[in-house]
Amino acid sequence: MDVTRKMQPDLLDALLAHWPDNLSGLCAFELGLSGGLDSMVLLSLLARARQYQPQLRLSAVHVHHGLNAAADDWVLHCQEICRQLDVPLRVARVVVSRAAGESLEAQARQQRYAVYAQSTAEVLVLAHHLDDQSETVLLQLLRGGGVRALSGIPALRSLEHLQLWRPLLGFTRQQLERYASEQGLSWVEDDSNADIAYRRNLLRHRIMPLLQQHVPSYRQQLGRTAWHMAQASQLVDEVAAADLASCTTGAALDVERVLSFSPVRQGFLLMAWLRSMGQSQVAPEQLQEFLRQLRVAAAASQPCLQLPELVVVRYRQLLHAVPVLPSLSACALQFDPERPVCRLSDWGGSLRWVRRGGLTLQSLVGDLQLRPRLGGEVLQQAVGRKPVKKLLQEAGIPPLLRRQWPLLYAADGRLLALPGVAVASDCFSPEGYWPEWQPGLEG
Ligand SMILES: Nc1ncnc2c1ncn2[C@@H]1O[C@H](COP(=O)(O)OP(=O)(O)OP(=O)(O)O)[C@@H](O)[C@H]1O
Repeated sequence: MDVTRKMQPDLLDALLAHWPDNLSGLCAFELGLSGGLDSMVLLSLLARARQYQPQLRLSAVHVHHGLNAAADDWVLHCQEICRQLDVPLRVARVVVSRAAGESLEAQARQQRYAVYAQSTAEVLVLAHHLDDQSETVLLQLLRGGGVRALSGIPALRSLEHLQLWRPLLGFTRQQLERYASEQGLSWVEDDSNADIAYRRNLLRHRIMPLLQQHVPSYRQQLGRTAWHMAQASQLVDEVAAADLASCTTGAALDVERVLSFSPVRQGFLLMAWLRSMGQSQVAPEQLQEFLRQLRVAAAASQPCLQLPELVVVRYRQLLHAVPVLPSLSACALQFDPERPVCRLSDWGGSLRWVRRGGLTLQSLVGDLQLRPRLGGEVLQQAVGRKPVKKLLQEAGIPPLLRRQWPLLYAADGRLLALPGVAVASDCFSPEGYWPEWQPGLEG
């Protein structure tokens, strides 16, 4: 008698029993269907789950990458099975081209997630399982990953407007195979999964079988490690977010406050700040060296952390993130009190209108312009006309940022304001609108 077969938990029962509370009330589910074993099993399970969850509206999406000679057959297979199960299927064709420094696999993955993000469903479901999880943890270990990377694949996370759910993470590939054979499912095989030039395939075909022989429960153990790391990672994130909030002044960080924390917390809070601006690829050594310089350098010196998209500099008692901008050109804008925030990516920042004393409505009529500094500009102040350069200096704007600070011009060409710093005194009203300039990249 095959005992293991008897011990196999019913996958459908388990799926229904572990339906996340966070998804209650959500009805529209779209499954990422590759046509392979894993997602075919999940398609079958979710299609059957409709019987017990009548509110469930299930659809599927197949991304045709055009990379495999059999890709058209995979589409046909997905279409046929979805037709049989009465599951609407959308097929999205993408063009994967090798971008500099990126593998075809990474490109395909990026394109796939872009297609997922266009889903009109509420929940996007993917069929990663415990073998994927244990491979991911091992791969990250071999890359020297930190707690976040070693957390592996999350069962639930958000992706734009969607919830991304992976309900099979607790099941091994073998369990899925057994279910597929019990249910008489058919699926396609991707022959690129056999290519051991990819490190994941090398682990899967050469290393994992050895582990299986000597530590048969390695999947569960690595899955536990992922869980422990996810806990630690969440704790780190919570502490870093609180530390960061206590150091933030406007768009900058108070250096003294940052340095009041232990070096470990300094590193995590700085990473949290950079991540909030979309900069997650920072070498730990580079970050540590920057922090060391901050700690030892005299207050007047200006240590800086140079990243591809931004530079972090200390100026006086603040840390500023200065976006690296190729070149600046004038940009037209309209004042609209209904849309008080205007994101200007070319300028590396956002313009925000705050009604707290500022420019009169008359001065804001018509096409306004943001222009880069050319040098020699002056702005009317109560004490007379003041050089823009001096106003920026007095406001404590670091030299690097001064060069790319926007100037706001009226429709008639008059200089109206240095957003966030000063407005023309002859256009000022206590009921007027203050233009706030928030430099920095968006996360
Ligand atoms: N071509 C595809 N179209 C739609 N969904 C897909 C496609 N390929 C993979 N998926 C979905 O993603 C899951 C994981 O697939 P796979 O393991 O090949 O991706 P991965 O690249 O390793 O994972 P990740 O998406 O996390 O990078 C599949 O089980 C399936 O749900």
